[in-house]
Amino acid sequence: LFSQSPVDNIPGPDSESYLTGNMNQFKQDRWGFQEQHVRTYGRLFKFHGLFNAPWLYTYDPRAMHSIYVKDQDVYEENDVILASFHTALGPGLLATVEKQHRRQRKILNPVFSAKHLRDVTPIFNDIINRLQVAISSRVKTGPQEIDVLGWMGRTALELIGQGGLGHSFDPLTHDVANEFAESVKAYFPVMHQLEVIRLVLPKVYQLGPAVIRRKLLELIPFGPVQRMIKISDALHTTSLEIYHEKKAALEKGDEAMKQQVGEGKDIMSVLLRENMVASEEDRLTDEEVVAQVSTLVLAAMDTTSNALARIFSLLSEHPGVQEKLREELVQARDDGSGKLRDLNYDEVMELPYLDAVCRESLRRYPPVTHLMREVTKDAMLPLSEPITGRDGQPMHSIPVTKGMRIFTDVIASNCNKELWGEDADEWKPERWLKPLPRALEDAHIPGVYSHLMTFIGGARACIGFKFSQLEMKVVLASLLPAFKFEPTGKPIYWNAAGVAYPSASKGSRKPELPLKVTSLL
Ligand code: HEM
Repeated sequence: LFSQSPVDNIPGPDSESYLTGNMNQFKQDRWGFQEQHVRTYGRLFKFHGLFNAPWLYTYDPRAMHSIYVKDQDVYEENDVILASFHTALGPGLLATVEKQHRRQRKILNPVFSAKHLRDVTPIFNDIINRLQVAISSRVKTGPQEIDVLGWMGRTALELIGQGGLGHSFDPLTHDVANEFAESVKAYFPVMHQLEVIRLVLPKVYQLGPAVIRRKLLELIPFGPVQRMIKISDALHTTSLEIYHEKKAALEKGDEAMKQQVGEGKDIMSVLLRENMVASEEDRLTDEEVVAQVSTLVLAAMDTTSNALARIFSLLSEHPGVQEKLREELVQARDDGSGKLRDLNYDEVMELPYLDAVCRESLRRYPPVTHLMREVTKDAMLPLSEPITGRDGQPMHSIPVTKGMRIFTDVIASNCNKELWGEDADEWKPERWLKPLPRALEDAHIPGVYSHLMTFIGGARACIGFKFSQLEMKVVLASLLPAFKFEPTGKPIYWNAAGVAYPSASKGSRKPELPLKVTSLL
């Protein structure tokens, strides 16, 4: 086969349409797309986007290292996504790039360290103990079907609320209407409905000050745009309230801080304190701090709640693993008199089987299954090993051109049989209790966590990856000794979306995970 350009020489499926390339399958059948093409083409291939634009798909370790770590300035977050986050949330971590983003990470990274997570652990224990009481009251008269995802959503909001922001959104013990929580939940689905209209956002940004941009958006007679304005207003109002509340307490001193939810140990209070003593050039503006409030909640909620739902679903399908984990937890929490006590940060983080179950679930079923970056300037993308071009010759590196999109497949990397072994597709917590394969160690996967791409790596890696593990472990440590989780017999379907979520059937868009829950206490 004769190729006209080096980009044409990259192997991959033929286009299915002049207008939409291979987009239809990519959007409507993400799992099928992945299986079919990864199996056929392997570590890197090209497919066709809108108007047949060449897009790349990869899980090659060296290519990923170049994209996320070494040449991060060449592979940036797409400007439509950045502009969407900026419009709705303000200039927080999800909306900024380059110098501004680096400055924000410099002050925020230490705030998420183990030192602060130690302080947050008792807050987490209190919340989950309330959750346990709430579930207990529903199953005390016998086993019940419970929507575990619904509870994990409420819990994740409260954990990031109290642990992240020093603010309680949901007592968990009874139902309360909460506009902020509703807005957070609606954010991604409504953003999805704005898919086409969003394309003009980066242009809207060039149209002058925020007031004018806002007026322009208000004039658009399209339901989802108006809903997004409402959502964004609700997020902003609460973020501002939380910010002022924390700042006022901080200015009044230690006693006032102690009266706050979380006693000033939450991430936001620590950030405000650090920001006050930071040098002028490092300091975040008020607008930047306020933007982090909604940014953190949005980034923390769906990811953690769906990750937890997946773990409960897996434990219900593997009763042996559930029992073994329960034994480890009951033993660790035994206070000597047969009662269960809370574990501190180091105790809960060091339990080997709990750690293995969490790692294995995040490996095999990463909540964020794909990531996308856009090429900012023409470059060569290096590979771990050459692939064969359409002309039959080896390609040692891949030419990328400005504007090209590159998708990273997190599952294909986390389940790469060449690195993890033939059983890579199986969910086996035990694999973490013995040394990992040599090939994996040698591959240098650029992930911040355990050779996994689940939280990616580099300057835009998930800032909350330790926070989220603590959340998961505390939830499991509290709930498993108290309840048994079993399948209901009804099917559960996991939908591919920004964050994969369970529903009762393939067609249903309603996120839910019904499980049969039995009290053990
Ligand atoms: C299992 C749970 C989680 C998963 C799988 C996850 C995954 C990710 C991934 C893949 C990214 C990169 C997105 C991109 O660049 O396109 C990311 C970014 C981010 N995550 Fe997480 N996350 C989780 C929990 C959390 C939690 C609990 C928090 C906050 C406490 C958090 C805060 C953030 C923030 C702020 C970013 C943006 C970082 C930046 O651009 O500098 N995440 N997360």
